[in-house]
Amino acid sequence: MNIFVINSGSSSIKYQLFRWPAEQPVCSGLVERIGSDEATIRHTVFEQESATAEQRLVLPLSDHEAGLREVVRLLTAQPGGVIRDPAEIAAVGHRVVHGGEAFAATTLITAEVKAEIRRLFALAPLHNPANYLGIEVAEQLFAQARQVAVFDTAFHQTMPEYAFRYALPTALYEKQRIRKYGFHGTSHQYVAAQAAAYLQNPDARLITIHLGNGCSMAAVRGGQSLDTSMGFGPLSGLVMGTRSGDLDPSVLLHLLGPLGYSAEQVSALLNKESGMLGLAGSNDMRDIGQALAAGDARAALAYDLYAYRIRHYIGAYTATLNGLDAIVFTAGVGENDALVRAKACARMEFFGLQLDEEKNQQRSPGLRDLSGPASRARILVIPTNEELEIARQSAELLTAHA
Ligand SMILES: Nc1ncnc2c1ncn2[C@@H]1O[C@H](COP(=O)(O)OP(=O)(O)O)[C@@H](O)[C@H]1O
Ligand SMILES: CC(=O)OP(=O)(O)O
Ligand SMILES: [Mg+2]
Repeated sequence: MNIFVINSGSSSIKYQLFRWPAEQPVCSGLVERIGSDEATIRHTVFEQESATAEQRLVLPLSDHEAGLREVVRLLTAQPGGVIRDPAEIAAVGHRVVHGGEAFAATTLITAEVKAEIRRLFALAPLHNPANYLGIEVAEQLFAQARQVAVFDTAFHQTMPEYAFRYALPTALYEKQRIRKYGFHGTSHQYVAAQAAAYLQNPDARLITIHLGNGCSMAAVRGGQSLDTSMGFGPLSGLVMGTRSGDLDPSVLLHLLGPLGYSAEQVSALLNKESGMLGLAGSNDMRDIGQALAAGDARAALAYDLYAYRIRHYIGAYTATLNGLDAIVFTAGVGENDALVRAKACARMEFFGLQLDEEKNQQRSPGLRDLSGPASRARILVIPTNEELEIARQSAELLTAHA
């Protein structure tokens, strides 16, 4: 059977097609700059897991529907297509960022599920509307397929109440559901399972560190999330590409009051203009690495601040876990940026971490163990694969409902 995975974002769509049960990736792609006359599609077809053919298209795409229609055209093109008919797709797995408290697990998409995802727009205004749009379009384009939602928040529903509640009046939780939810759950779950298997310890005490555009950390034990650094929305915790991470709420009050910012301006500031972009002028870690190498003081501060925040949460979550068996770096920055890893692990002997700098500099695919001889806890790099995890959870659900 074929499982198609869609990660529909505000201006981009990532997708991947798998053959099941072989878990074989058939093709993947990225549609960017949706809404512009010069949108791009990068479509890669795999043969035996090594990329064989990559196509790049530049074309006008007015909206997500136009983008996904073009993707279906690429999937079914003759010759060169990977399927003949959209009806060959048995299931479409959707990344949905916010599942609130309603969804602690992967779910078949029904009218009620869609209504709940719509209700959650207010809690994840940047993500859920785009995810929803992807579902609506996929329902039309893959009408025969089962549509499945895999929620970023679901994995973190195991957090204890003292970890997920804010010290606000109880009514704000009970009536408005204001609490910590946590995100990137699919990625934390995927790499935590790989780490536990590597350590041959299902009960391993793990800190998973997802450093992509959005960044978050989780404390995981026995495959369950005990705490995570993102909160009510995907803004708190670590410094990110364009998001500030932890911030004293008084700053917001000062912006909204004496400085005269509107709510929209504050939202744009925190979501799009802060983080590494605000500190050092770029949200791409590769640019900041180059600036640092050229002696840029802003880039140096940005790197230190980014790493310091990671160290802060390693300390916090070692306390949460009452010990530490491994930390796991993952996602674009975590998998590729040796300097971030080195700074995050420096002077952490107290926590049992000692990085082997030579191993840290080496590049190879798959799981890497960067621990030095004196490290009591393992330091791992594990490439994340949210799409594969979404496909797995979709397949499991379909089997259960067969
Ligand atoms: N070789 C590299 N060195 C440092 N950073 C990298 C490298 N490759 C990618 N990145 C960073 O990874 C980030 C994107 O990570 P990714 O996990 O793809 O994010 P997302 O899924 O949120 O779009 C970007 O900030 C990019 O700079
Ligand atoms: C929830 C979140 O922050 O997702 P992303 O990193 O894809 O923006
Ligand atoms: Mg990501």
